[in-house]
Amino acid sequence: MEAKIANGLLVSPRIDSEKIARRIGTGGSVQFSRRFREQDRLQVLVSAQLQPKTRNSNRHKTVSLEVSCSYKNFPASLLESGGFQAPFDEARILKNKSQEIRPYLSGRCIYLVGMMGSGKTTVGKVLSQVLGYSFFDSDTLVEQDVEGTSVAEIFKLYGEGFFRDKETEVLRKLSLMHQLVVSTGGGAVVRPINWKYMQKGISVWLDVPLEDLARRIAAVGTGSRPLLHQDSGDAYTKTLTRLSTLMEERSDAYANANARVSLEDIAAKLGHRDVSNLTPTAIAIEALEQIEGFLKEENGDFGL
Ligand SMILES: Nc1ncnc2c1ncn2[C@@H]1O[C@H](COP(=O)(O)OP(=O)(O)O)[C@@H](O)[C@H]1O
Ligand SMILES: O=C(O)C1=C[C@@H](OP(=O)(O)O)[C@@H](O)[C@H](O)C1
Repeated sequence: MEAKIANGLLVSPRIDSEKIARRIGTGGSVQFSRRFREQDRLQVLVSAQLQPKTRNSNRHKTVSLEVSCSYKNFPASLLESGGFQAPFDEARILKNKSQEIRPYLSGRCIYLVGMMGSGKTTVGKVLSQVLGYSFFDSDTLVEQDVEGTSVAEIFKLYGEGFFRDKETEVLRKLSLMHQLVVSTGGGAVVRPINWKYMQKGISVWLDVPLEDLARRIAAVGTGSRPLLHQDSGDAYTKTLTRLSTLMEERSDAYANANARVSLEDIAAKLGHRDVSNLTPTAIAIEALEQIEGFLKEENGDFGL
């Protein structure tokens, strides 16, 4: 049996129906709880209803089970997040963490770098909101600078070099400002001049497994991402192949960032089987923690 609870976390309680039967006979119900890794946080209650034996069921008893889950006393029904809403506790942790480190940022901008689809825009908006910073997407600024022409059209009409020049110019202008969270284009890291501008702030690499990137991008289509676009074939496989090549070319450049947020590490910390159910809020919390680590290294432990 598999129960889906709070934000996609999966648990698989194994239930010994014989033991249940011995305790409650042929009818009635029993409740028991299993506590998982985070003992005081996650509780799964399983109620079993035994159906009376019928002539055809002399070898197997039918047990109907109801599973209810709670997380820190919040029932799963409240926690089911739907979309990207953060569970209550995540939102609180994010707020506390942002208040803790905000004074030490001294208004420096945060630059999110990472492959296409790594969540720079999604997580960037969460970070900007909680820090009270303004959010900018460098692709959008380039588009505005070319009279609202989309990135895909800019590549088609003027070529990648033209786009990269515009991207550098946008990053130069942003580097003169403060209190911004900037979602950079996935390829911004390849030009050393762009690092000169980003080094005015703090850079954070969102490191997402390529399979997950390919899944996300294939789900929304490659139309807006000219370096991945293909007219035919299996979108997931083609995207994954292309992303793998780009990652080989860029991984050293991403590693220049001041902080790295690994979705695999977050999933391991939270006890998730994979990264696909991590909320942007959970990722934003990890980003702030990694930024905190960077600030501590930079300035010596500042007493947090
Ligand atoms: N944590 C996440 N889990 C699942 N999907 C996500 C997550 N973060 C972003 N996405 C989805 O992935 C796609 C790319 O996200 P986006 O923030 O635009 O990435 P980027 O700005 O790095 O290209 C979007 O469809 C977005 O909804
Ligand atoms: O990786 C890249 O070279 C690119 C990433 C895109 O931005 P996102 O990372 O926001 O998709 C956009 O700048 C352009 O399509 C090129």
